[in-house]
Parts: sequence; C-alpha cells; structure tokens
Amino acid sequence: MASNNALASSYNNNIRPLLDAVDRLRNLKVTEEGIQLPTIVVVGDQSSGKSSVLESLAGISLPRGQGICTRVPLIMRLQGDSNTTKPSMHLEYGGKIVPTSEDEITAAINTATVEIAGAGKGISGKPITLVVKKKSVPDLTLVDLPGITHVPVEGQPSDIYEQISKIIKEYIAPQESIILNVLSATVEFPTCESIRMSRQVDRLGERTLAVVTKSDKAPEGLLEKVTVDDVRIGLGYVCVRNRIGDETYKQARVEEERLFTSHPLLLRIDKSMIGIPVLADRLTQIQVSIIAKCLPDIVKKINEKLNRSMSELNSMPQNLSTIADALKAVIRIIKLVRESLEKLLIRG
Ligand SMILES: Nc1nc2c(ncn2[C@@H]2O[C@H](COP(=O)(O)OP(=O)(O)OP(=O)(O)O)[C@@H](O)[C@H]2O)c(=O)[nH]1
Repeated sequence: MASNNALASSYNNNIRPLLDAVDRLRNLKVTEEGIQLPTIVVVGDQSSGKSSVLESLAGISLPRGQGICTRVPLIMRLQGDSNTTKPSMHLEYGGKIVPTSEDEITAAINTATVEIAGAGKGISGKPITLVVKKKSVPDLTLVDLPGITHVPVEGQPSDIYEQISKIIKEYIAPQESIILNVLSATVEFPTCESIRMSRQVDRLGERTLAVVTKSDKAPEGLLEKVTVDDVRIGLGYVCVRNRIGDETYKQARVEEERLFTSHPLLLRIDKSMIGIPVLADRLTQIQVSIIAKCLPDIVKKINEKLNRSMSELNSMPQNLSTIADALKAVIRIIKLVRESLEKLLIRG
C-alpha cells in the first residue's frame, strides 16, 4: 500500500505537471506556430470502432453507430482524479466552454459538431475538445479523427475521401504523433485504408500501436493475425471487446474478460495483448515517454521563436508603440510558458 501511495505521489508531482503543460500549450495553439506537440492520434476505417475504444477508455457514451459519426477531430483529455466523487466534463470549441454531463455528452458533441461542420454529413478540421475529470480514468489525451471512407454515403460531399485524408495526414505526419490504428477483427488488416495511410508517414510502424476491436465477432484467426504482423505494427497489438448495445461499462469489462478467458481460440492470445485496461496502461506509458522525448525540442523551438520576436520588436519604429506594447505582452506570456517548461525539464 505504501509503495502504491509513493507511486501515486511521484506521479502527481512529476508526470501530472508535464501532461498539464502540454495541454496548456495545445490550448495556446502552438501547433499553428509550427511547434508540434506529442499527441496520440486515433485513426481507423469507417465504423472500425474508434469512438467505441475511446468510450471504453473514458467510461462514457460517445456518438456511436454505423456510418459516419465522427465528423470533426475530437481532442479527448482524460484526467484521473482520485478526490473526485462526481465526474465532471465540459466541451471547448469555437472559443466557448460548455459544461456537460455523462447523460448529455452525446447530445452536446452532436450539437457542437453541427455548429462546426453543419447539419449534413460534411466534415471539418476544426476540433472539439472534451475534458473528462473522473475517478477511474487514465491520464491521457487522445485525438479521435473521422473514419476513412472511399465511397461517399448519401449526403456526403463527393470529395469526402480527399477531405478526410487531408485532416488525418495533418495529424499523423508529425514525428511527435503516435498513431493508434483501430482495426476491426472482422477485416483483413492489409486491406485497411488506415494501415495504408499510416504506412505512408510511418513506414516501419515505429510509432504505430494497433487496437483490434470486435474480437467477439471474429475470433477465428485473430491470434495468427496479431502474431504474424504482416502489416508491420512496431508498438504491438491490443485486442479488445467494446461495449455492446445497452451494456454498462462495468458489464462490458466483465464480458471482455470472460470472452478472452473462456473462448478456446482467444484464450491463447498472450495476456499482455488483451483488454482495455492493458490498452490504457500501454497508452499511458507511451504518452509519458513521447512527452519526455519531445519536451527539450519544444523548449528549444519556443526559445527560437521568442528570440526572433524580440529582435523584430527591437527593430520596430517608435510610432508603432501600441503594437509594440501588445507584442511585448504576448512575449511575456510565451516567456512564462517557457519558464514553466524549463522548470519541468530541470525537475524531470
Ligand atoms: N460486437 C462488437 N461491436 C463493436 C465493437 N466495437 C465497436 N462495435 C460496434 O461497431 C459499430 C461502429 O463503432 P463506432 O465506435 O461508432 O465506430 P467509429 O470508427 O467511431 O465510426 P465512425 O466515426 O463513423 O467512422 C457500432 O455499432 C459499435 O457498437 C466490439 O468490440 N464488438
């Protein structure tokens, strides 16, 4: 027990501030300034089960269904808080903060999606951020992207494939992104469009982790698929069984465990490759290691930007003093961010 407490307090003192710093930088939209942040990006073919995986990790309902559901990037920030008795959650989009609840979350995301991408089936690259603070969630930030489809469904623009590909590539191309490739056990992995796309930016699969959904629907041959690895997934596979129908999240985890421990074909898959809790642990470890790897470079890039802005500012004519004052204020903010990052680096 004592060592668990020590682990928890070391986590709160060392890891939490790192995650918070990265989330704050994301809020400051530093990516628009060409500074890439360590991000876990969820990709998959349409209806592969991306939203269901996020639901399972967060223990909340998200818009789910057959056909296109996710029409804008959804940045999901999960924050585990052992002191919270009641979960709290809100959406951030278009400069607004909208408090919501577990019962209303699906409707709130749908409303935000319509506001951003229209009422039809069109898509948009502007993200919605969903912040979830809950007792038993892993500390993770993940970005869910629209599912890839070649054939537009009724009401979708004819260039839907090009539009979705563009958004996905933007998110998965940076070396700082980890690709969580969601593959349905019901399909042959080499035929997945999401595999083709992630291989374009990560040829050897070094920053790709696969999560295989619908293990319950296609257990035959699953062990072979995840051990032969003919699509090159460098960070490995985790097979899961998501919530089905009206099951609660607790029931879904019980059913998942029962499936993998009782099905004659599935119980042969190694324990380190099955279940949502294993996936949550893997993602948390990966997230910490990419943040630690990327942080020195982020600080360096912020420093370079700062120095450039300072010299531009110093060379400005006197009569532009109002603009100069505004810029100075911006630089003060960047300095504060830099200082807090540097403190973290020294501590880490
Ligand atoms: N039986 C079973 N069904 C699943 C599983 N995971 C997802 N599903 C179902 O598959 C369908 C598609 O799941 P979604 O999570 O909406 O898929 P998605 O990839 O987010 O869909 P888009 O965003 O529209 O591309 C839903 O009906 C889910 O209930 C699973 O592990 N087992």
